[in-house]
Amino acid sequence: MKVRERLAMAAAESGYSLPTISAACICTILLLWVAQRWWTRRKWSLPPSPPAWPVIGHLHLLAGGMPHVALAKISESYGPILHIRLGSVPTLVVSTAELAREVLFTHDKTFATRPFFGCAARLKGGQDSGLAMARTGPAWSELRKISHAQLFTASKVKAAMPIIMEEVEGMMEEVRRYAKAGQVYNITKGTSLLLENIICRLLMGQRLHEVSDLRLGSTLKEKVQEGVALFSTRPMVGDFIPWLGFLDIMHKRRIDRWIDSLHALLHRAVATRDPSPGRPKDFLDSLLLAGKDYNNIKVVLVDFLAGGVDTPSVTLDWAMAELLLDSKAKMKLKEELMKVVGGSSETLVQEEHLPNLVYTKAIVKEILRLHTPVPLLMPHMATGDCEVVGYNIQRGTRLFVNVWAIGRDPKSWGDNAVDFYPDRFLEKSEQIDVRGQNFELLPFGSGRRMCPGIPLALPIVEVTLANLIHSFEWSLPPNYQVDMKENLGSVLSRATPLLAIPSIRA
Ligand code: HEM
Repeated sequence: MKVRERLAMAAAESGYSLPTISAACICTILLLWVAQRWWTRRKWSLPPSPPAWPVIGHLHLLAGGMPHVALAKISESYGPILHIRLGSVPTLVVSTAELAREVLFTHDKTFATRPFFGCAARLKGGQDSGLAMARTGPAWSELRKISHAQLFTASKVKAAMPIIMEEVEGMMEEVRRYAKAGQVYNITKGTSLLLENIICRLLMGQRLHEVSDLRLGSTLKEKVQEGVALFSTRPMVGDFIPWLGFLDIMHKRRIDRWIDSLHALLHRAVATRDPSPGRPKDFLDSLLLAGKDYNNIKVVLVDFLAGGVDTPSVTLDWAMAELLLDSKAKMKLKEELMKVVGGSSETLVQEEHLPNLVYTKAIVKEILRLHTPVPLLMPHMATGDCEVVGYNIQRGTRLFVNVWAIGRDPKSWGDNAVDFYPDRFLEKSEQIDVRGQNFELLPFGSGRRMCPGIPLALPIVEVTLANLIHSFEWSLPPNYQVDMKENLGSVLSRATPLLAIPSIRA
C-alpha cells in the first residue's frame, strides 16, 4: 500500500484530517533529526557549529567561491575551531596558529591522509596512483621519497639552476623587447609561461607547449588546464551527499573523457623514453628507472604540473602587483639589488646572490603570508578518533586549515596584519620562516603532507622577482588600475591579468 493511502486510512480511523497527520509526521521526523544531531554533539563533545540545514548541512555557507573568507567570518562569531557538515561529511576547520600546530604537529599522523575524491578515484590506477590526492600508504610514501631524491635535494636543485636561469633569462629578453617597443607587458601571462617551461623541462626535458600529439590535435598545456578546471571548479555532489551521486553522471563522463585523452597524449612521451641507468636526465627517467607503472607515471607528472606551476607563478604575480602599488618597497628592493648585484640593466641576478638578498626574501615571505596561494591547504582527513583541545573528533572527519586567516591574524601579526609590510620580516618577525616550523605562517602546510616543492619554489620566485625589478622600471598603462580582487580557482590568484609597461633601467 502506498504511503498516501496509508495516511488516508490512518486519518479516517483516527478522526484527524490528512493535513494534520502529515504535519505531525513531518514534525516527528524533524524532532528525531534534531535529537540525533544533539545526541551526536553531546556524545562526541564537538567544537562549535553554526545552525545547519537538513541534507546540505553548511554547504550553503561556502557558496560564493571564497570559502576561506566565509569560514574566517564564521570563526569571528563561533570561535577559531569549528565543526561543520558539508552535506553529510563532518569537517573540522581551524583558524589559529595554536590550533594548526595541534592538528598538523601533535596529530600529524592522524590527519595526514586525504579524503576520498570521486574524481580522483576515476584515474587509471585509482585515487592512490598519484601523489597529491593519494591516501597515505606505502605507494604514496614511495612516490614522495622518489620525488624528493630526484627533484628537491640541495644537489638536485643546484643541478636544476642552469635550466631555471636559462628560462629566466629568456623571460628577461622578452620583457626587454616590450621595453624597447614601449609596449604593455602582461605580467600574469609571462610568469605563468615561465613556470610552465621550468617545471615541465625539469619533469620531462621539454617545455609544456612542446609536449603535444599532432594526431590528437592537443597539447599537454591544454590538457592540464582542462584538468585543473574539471577537478577544482566543480566538486562531485556525491562526495558530499552520496545518495545524490546520480547528479554527477555527466561530470563523470567529462572526467573519463579527459583522463582518456590525457593518457593518450602522454603515452608517446612516456613509452618512447629509454632512460640510461645510473644517469637519469629528468624526473620522467627517474620514475621509469624506479619501475613505476605507466599509469602511475602519468598521474604523478600531472600532479607536479598542477601543483608546481600555478603556485609560484601567482606568488610572482601578487608580488609584482604589491610592488607596483608600493613605490617605497620597490625603491628599497632596487637599492638592495644595486648593492648586492650591481652592474648594468643586463646584469642578471644569479642563484649565488640569493643568500644576501634579505629584503627580496622578506617580500616573498610577506606575499606568501598575505596572498597564500592555497588558502585552506588541501583537504586532510582523520584516520582515527582523536581529541583536539578537549573536543572529540571522529575518524573520517575532514580537516581544513585556514592558513589565509592564520596569515592575517592580528594576534600573530599585529594591527597591520592585513597590510603589505615586508619589513616585518626584518624586524619583530625576522625568525619566522615558511617551511612549516612556524605555525603562524603556513603557505606550504606542515608535517607529513607538507608541500615537497619548497626547495625549488623559493629560489625560482626569488630570482625571477629580483631580475624583474633589477633590470626594469615599471609603470602602469594609462587609465589602468591594479586590481587586488581575489579569485579562487585551483589557487588563489588575482581576478584580472596584471599589466605594466617596462622600461630599461638607466
Ligand atoms: C609558492 C609555491 C608553492 C606553494 C605555496 C605550495 C603550496 C602547497 C600546499 C599548501 C600543499 C598542500 C599541503 C597540505 O595539504 O597540507 C602543496 C602540496 C603539494 N605541492 Fe606545493 N606549493 C608550491 C610549489 C610547489 C612546487 C614547485 C611543486 C613541484 C614542482 C609542488 C608540488 C606539490 C605536490 C606534489 C603536493 C602534494 C603533496 C602530497 O600530497 O603529498 N608545489 N603545495
